[in-house]
Amino acid sequence: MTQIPPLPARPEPLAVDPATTAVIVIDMQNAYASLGGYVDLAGFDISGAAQTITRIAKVLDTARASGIQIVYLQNGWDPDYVEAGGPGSPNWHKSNALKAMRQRPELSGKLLARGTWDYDIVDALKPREGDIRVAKPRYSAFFNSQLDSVLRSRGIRTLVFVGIATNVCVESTLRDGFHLEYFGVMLEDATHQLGEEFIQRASIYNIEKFFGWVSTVDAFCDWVGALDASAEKETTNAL
Ligand SMILES: C/C(=C/NC(N)=O)C(=O)O
Repeated sequence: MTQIPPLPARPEPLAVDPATTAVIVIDMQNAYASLGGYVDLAGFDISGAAQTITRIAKVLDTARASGIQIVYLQNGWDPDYVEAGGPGSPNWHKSNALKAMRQRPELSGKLLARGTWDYDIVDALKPREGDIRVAKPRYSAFFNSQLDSVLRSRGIRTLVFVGIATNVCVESTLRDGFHLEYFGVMLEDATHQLGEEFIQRASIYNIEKFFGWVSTVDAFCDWVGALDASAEKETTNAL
């Protein structure tokens, strides 16, 4: 029987079974990762997004090749923004997308609405057959979404996080996952923050210290590669 080596991570290596693991891709939509998308229009620096996309592509290629489930989250609302909530919702007050549309009426209907370019996943990371897509209407992917049921029904216990933004939807979802008894691992170089660089370090500190584990793209891909190699060796020996 193949012994599964632990995934290299901080603060310590983590026992992970690839059969009960999913890669969780948070909001890799034009809104968050493309020039002309919502966060760019709202004045955030998204120059780091291109590198994040490349690294996520490597993680997804590796995961798909070895049969690890991929779950894409997509943030946004219906075209009439009913799901975004009205003035009675903190989301109406805090969402920079909703604020930008109120301040600049020419953007109205264009940001984070299903069916728009802004809502779409970036071209370089389009979901493939076998990947699962889940819509989310708030920062945490566990709120008012199908995520928990999609994961539980497949026996998923470990969530490997990539995506944007580290300090908003990635961290919110990893924290809620912790409270729902999921083991959360964030690949630090396949995520990107909204705000200054110290924000990324703050999230990494929080996750490493309190809510989960932190690893890297290379460590994850090498770990998957080693698993595949040892499974292959075992099959050859059994012949
Ligand atoms: C600020 C923001 C972050 N979203 C995310 N995907 O982290 C938003 O959706 O407004």
